[in-house]
Amino acid sequence: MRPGLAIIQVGNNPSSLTYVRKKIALCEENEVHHELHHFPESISQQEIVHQIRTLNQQGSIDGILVQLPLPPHLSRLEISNEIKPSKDVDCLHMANFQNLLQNGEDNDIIPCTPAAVLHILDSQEIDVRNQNVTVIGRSQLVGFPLSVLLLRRNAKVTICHSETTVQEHVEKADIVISCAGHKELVKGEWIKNGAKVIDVGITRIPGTNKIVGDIEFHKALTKVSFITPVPGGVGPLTVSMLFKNLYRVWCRSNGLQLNIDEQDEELDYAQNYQF
Ligand SMILES: Nc1nc(=O)c2c([nH]1)NC[C@@H]1CN(c3ccc(C(=O)N[C@@H](CCC(=O)O)C(=O)O)cc3)C=[N+]21
Repeated sequence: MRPGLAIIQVGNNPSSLTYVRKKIALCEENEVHHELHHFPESISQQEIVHQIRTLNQQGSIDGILVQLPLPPHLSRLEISNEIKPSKDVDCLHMANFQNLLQNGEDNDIIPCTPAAVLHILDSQEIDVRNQNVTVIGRSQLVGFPLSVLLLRRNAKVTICHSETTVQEHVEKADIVISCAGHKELVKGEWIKNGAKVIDVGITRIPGTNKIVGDIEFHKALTKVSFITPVPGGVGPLTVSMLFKNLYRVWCRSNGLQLNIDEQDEELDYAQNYQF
């Protein structure tokens, strides 16, 4: 039995179209069974819930992903909590999220973007212990869970958001992780010499195919000892992590022992990333 992924997409948000296309391309490359349920913006809450309940019951589907953001008339919270927790590859269901807070990295599922950031820290052998780590953004999918996971690694975490100043917290940071999605929010000159920077933000330049990060990349380059670019940094790795999560839930639902080596292999062939 192949792993199966269902993607639910609502409306035609241009970024979502790109990301969903990438996920489907990877499913095809890796012979993962996939279904895209693409609904018009006007779909009702009830219809989405009905679709999720059908997928919850479907044996060929191991993972269910609701592409965010959803249009404002839909309740993300209610929709997330309809996903059967064992099929929730994004860790959106409240029960999974609670477990994540309790279990940290030992949890069954770590949301894809925080997992991508931790993977970068590990692969670069960046130890966050007792380091000043400034996280910009507190979203449920990225900034908030990431901050908790870093705290559990004994970092000194500062979380910035729309109501805080950013500059002073960047200036004192040994590690900056920006997940705001605001073009060049972080000025290169704010960054401490030798700091390490992970840029999670993605902003599309209107009328072009270009995307940029939260960090003033070229100015930051003169200061940092490590930085991830946009494009070609955290983004592609996020998609790899989705496949890692899918592999985990598939193993679990088939009663297979999770083999970490195999899992890493899975990750490598899912996506090769380079900085
Ligand atoms: N339920 C849910 N789960 C998600 O994991 C999720 C989501 N909703 N909503 C949106 C964010 C964003 N996200 C990205 C996926 C791929 C790239 C990616 O491949 N980026 C490429 C280029 C993309 C491009 O060219 O536009 C890069 O940065 O090099 C980026 C970002 C997943 N997200």
